[in-house]
Amino acid sequence: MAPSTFKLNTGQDMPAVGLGTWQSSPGEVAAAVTCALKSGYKLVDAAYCYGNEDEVGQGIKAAIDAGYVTRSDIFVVTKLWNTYATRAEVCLDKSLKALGLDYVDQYLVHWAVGMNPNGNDDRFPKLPDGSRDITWDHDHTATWAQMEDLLKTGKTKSIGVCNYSVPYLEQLLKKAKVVPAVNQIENHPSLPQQEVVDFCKSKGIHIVAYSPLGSTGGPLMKSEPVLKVAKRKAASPGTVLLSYHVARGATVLAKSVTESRIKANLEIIDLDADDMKILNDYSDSLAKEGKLERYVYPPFGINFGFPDKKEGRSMPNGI
Ligand SMILES: NC(=O)C1=CN([C@@H]2O[C@H](COP(=O)(O)OP(=O)(O)OC[C@H]3O[C@@H](n4cnc5c(N)ncnc54)[C@H](OP(=O)(O)O)[C@@H]3O)[C@@H](O)[C@H]2O)C=CC1
Ligand SMILES: O=C[C@H](O)[C@@H](O)[C@@H](O)[C@H](O)C(=O)O
Repeated sequence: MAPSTFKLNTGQDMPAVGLGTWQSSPGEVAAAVTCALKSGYKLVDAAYCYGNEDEVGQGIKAAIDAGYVTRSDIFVVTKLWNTYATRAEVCLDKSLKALGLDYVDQYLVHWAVGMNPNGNDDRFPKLPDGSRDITWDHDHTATWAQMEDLLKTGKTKSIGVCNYSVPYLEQLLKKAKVVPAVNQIENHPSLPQQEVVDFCKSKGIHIVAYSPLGSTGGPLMKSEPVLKVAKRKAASPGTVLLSYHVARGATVLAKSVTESRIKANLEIIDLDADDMKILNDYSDSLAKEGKLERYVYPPFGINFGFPDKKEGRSMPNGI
């Protein structure tokens, strides 16, 4: 049977499935979070940059007040945003205040980039030409040292990263005192990122897969091989796409603000070797044809070291 949790290098049990909250609108997200926790979700993924942590917190509070869950039952994740890359505790404090919590279960570096802390916007400062106001001499390993210090405050139970490629992870691990608990990355059959997945496994870093349905509108639910596996299993394409990660030993985050979908996304089935072969063959053919699909790649203009995205400016780290 598919596992419902995975053990992290911190000893924590991280749920196999979580609710995403990116692009979940104010007015919808609190109800979505409460519905998820009522339905059996134990993991909620938030971020400072999503601008909706206050409503996420209201949704959590409503679920606790209603007796659906207790605080210690659930695993709350949020993320350090780039404009706070040199002020990690300031950002965490803001998130905790918005969420109405005194600790999170996991705090992640959202992207390995710094953005101008004194620019023209708190989250997305821009230059006059419209490009992002990046701190080009930022050292992402210095941010990690700040993350390590946060563990001593008790405000987060574990720390990790998002969107880290193998070369970035290698740099971080050279200096790290604490190995990240997770690397949260875009992951699905159209972007298996096997090199990062394998590297993380070898270092004891758990993979958390985001945009499993292909992000906005869930385009991967129409993909031919996914439909084929869905038919074999008499399951929905969404269930196949989410179960793929659990079969790979990863946690998966799916976003929805629709009650029926929130509930449906909790269903994880066992995919067998033949099912996985159909999906893996598909990934291999996309890789061969240069047709891998990365749905989330914000316009930072930076080369983050992913083999499918070599364009962009190098940071001082030389990648
Ligand atoms: N660390 C990072 O940089 C990133 C982290 N993430 C995290 O991962 C989460 C998930 O990724 P995300 O990019 O949001 O995309 P998903 O792949 O989860 O897709 C979300 C989309 O699919 C729709 N949907 C969800 N479930 C179903 C279903 N069962 N049937 C049909 N449609 C469905 C949603 O619609 P609707 O809501 O209208 O129901 C929404 O349009 C994010 O919300 C965020 O928490 C995501 C991207 C980057
Ligand atoms: O977590 C989700 C994504 O990473 C999201 O935070 C970014 O894409 C952000 O909107 C941006 O434009 O940089």
